[in-house]
Amino acid sequence: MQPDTTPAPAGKTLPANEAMLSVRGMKKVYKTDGGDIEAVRNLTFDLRAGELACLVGPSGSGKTTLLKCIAGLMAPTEGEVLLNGTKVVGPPKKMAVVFQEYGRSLFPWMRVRENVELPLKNQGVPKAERDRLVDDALEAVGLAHVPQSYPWQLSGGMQQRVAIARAVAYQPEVLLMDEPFAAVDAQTRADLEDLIRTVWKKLGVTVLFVTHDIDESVYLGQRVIILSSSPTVIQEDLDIDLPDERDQLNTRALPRFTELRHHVYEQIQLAKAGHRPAAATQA
Ligand SMILES: Nc1ncnc2c1ncn2[C@@H]1O[C@H](COP(=O)(O)OP(=O)(O)OP(=O)(O)O)[C@@H](O)[C@H]1O
Repeated sequence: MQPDTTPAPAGKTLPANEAMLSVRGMKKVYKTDGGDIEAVRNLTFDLRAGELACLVGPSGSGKTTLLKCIAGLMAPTEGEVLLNGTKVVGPPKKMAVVFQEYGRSLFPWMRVRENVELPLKNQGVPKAERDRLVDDALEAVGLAHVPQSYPWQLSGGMQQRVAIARAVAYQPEVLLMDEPFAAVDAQTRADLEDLIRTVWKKLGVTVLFVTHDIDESVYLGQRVIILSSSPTVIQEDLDIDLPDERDQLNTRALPRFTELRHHVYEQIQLAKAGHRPAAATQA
């Protein structure tokens, strides 16, 4: 039999020396008592240093699975993740993750300041530098006035700001965010979206942001990577050609914003209906 030469459906790739983060041929199969579950079939894409990309896909399409493999919290079954050309085999030092469940990611017995400081302490960063990084991070997320509070004394949106401050203070090269705003109200969510764009610009960090929310993906991203339904491949890797300066009122009112959200919405609906890109149907 002839080998299958059909090109795998793939996201955008870069020459090796230009990629900050590379996902190559990633497949993940979970072994369960009920049999194998092929969560992710074949994912390939690169992120350039300083890029902000959003990842959307139907529920169960493997977004969290992908993020956990990128973060080195889980090994892919096939394929690999490279950070600056080095294979990820465990949680890399220069990567930070912000999860949806801020309530579980912050230590309730530690004050805001101590929560933000903890990863730096664990890394052995000297006290004076720790203090400076924590002050800067709390300032950047608008929490400089509550360093001595406990997380449970703060609103949900503020708690998520603490989690973001902790990631920021850590000075990661890559920031992974898994549905970070899913549990906050709409107004807070809009504020946090703007916060992420501000922090991203200020730090020049590479961001991969997973969200269910199509509008959010278009508003935030320079690029939106759309996943198919499971077993997952990349359905489309879309450039978001909106002006770099974004604000909640004007950007969302642009005709181009409406076109892009319409397009992503259509693709997600297709994915939910089981449509797969042509190359993937033969995979
Ligand atoms: N630990 C696990 N063991 C077995 N199957 C798993 C495990 N984690 C995830 N899965 C399965 O893998 C598939 C992808 O799950 P995953 O949570 O990565 O998707 P998702 O896109 O993040 O979902 P959602 O949008 O609903 O959060 C699903 O079919 C899920 O049931």
